[in-house]
Amino acid sequence: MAVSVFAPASLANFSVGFDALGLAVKPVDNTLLGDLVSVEQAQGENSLKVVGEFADKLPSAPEDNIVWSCLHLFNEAMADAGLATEKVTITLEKKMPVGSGLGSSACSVVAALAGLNAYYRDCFDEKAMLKMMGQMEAKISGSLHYDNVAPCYLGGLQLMVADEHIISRSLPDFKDCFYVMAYPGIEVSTKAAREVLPENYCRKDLLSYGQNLASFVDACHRQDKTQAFAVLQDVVAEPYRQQLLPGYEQARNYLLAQGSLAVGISGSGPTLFCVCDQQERAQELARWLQDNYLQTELGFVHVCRVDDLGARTLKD
Ligand SMILES: Nc1ncnc2c1ncn2[C@@H]1O[C@H](COP(=O)(O)OP(=O)(O)OP(=O)(O)O)[C@@H](O)[C@H]1O
Ligand SMILES: N[C@@H](CCO)C(=O)O
Repeated sequence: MAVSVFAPASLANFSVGFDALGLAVKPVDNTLLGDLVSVEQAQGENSLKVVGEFADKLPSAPEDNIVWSCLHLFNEAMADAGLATEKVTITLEKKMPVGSGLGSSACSVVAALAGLNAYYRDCFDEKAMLKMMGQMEAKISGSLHYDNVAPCYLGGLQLMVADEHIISRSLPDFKDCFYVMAYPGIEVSTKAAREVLPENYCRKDLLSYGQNLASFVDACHRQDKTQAFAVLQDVVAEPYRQQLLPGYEQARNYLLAQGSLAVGISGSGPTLFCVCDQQERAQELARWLQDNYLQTELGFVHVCRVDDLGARTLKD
C-alpha cells in the first residue's frame, strides 16, 4: 500500500511570537503550497527519490536530505517500541523553495514523518510525532523551535507552550482574513538569520515583546481583530533581519499606507506577509508585491487563507 501526505507552508513568528507562534496557510486559488511525500514498499533497499520544482536546490546525496534523516529517526522509534519495519521507497515532491521563510524544511519533515506514520497505520500519537518533527527541524536550523512544524502538522494558528508534554496549543484565528505571502525568490538561511539577532535585548523591547504577545493572544480569544493587528509589531527580529531583505522597508511602508492590517516577515524571511480582511484589496496588494517585491524569476505571491487541516493524506 502506498501513502501520500501533503504538508502546507507556514508563517512562523507572526511578528509578535518569536519561536512561539505559527500559522498554516493555503492559497485561495487551491495551489498546493507545500511539500508532498509518498511512501511505498521497496523491492530492494530503502531509497529516496526527489522530484519537483525545487528538487535541484537540495543536496544531491539522499543522505544529506532531511527526509532521509526522518526515515532513520522513525525506524529507530519503531525499533524502540518493539515494532517491525519494512524497506521503503520514499518520493519527495519538493514544491517549496529552500530558505524562503515559508517553513520549507518543516514541510519536508512533516510530510515525511506523517507519511511514514500513515504507512505504518498511525503507530505513534500526535505528541510523539511532534517531538520527532521538532528534533528534525533542530538538526537543520541549529536550534529547537516548533513554530513551523506545529502549524504545518496540526493546521491553524498554533501557540508554542512551555510544557514539553503539550508543546503546542491551537489559538482561535481570524477566519475572514487574507494573508498575502510574497516570496522574492532569494534564499535566506534560518541559521544566518538567527545569527544577526542580538544576544541581549534592552528592557524597553522586553516589555514591548511581552505586552504585544499577551495582547495578541488575548485578542485572538476574544476575536478582537482591531486589537490583534494593532499590536502585531516585531521588536525581536524584524529590526535586525530587514537588512537581509532587499526592498522590505519600502514595501512595508507602502502596504501599511494602503490599509493592510499588518505587515511582517514570515519566519526568518525573505518572504513578507501582509494581512487584509477584504479579498479584493488582498489581490490588489498581491499585484503590487508581484511588481515591486520580487527579486528573481523564482519569486511568487499568493493570497492565502488559514489552512485548518495541516498535514493530510492525499487520495490517488
Ligand atoms: N528536504 C529538505 N527541504 C529543505 N531543506 C533541506 C531538505 N533537506 C536538506 N535541506 C537543507 O536544509 C537547509 C534548510 O535551511 P533553512 O532552515 O534555512 O531552510 P528552510 O527550512 O527552507 O527555511 P524556512 O523555514 O525559512 O523556509 C538547507 O541547507 C537545505 O539544503
Ligand atoms: N522562529 C524561527 C523560524 C524559522 O523559520 C526564526 O525566526 O528563526
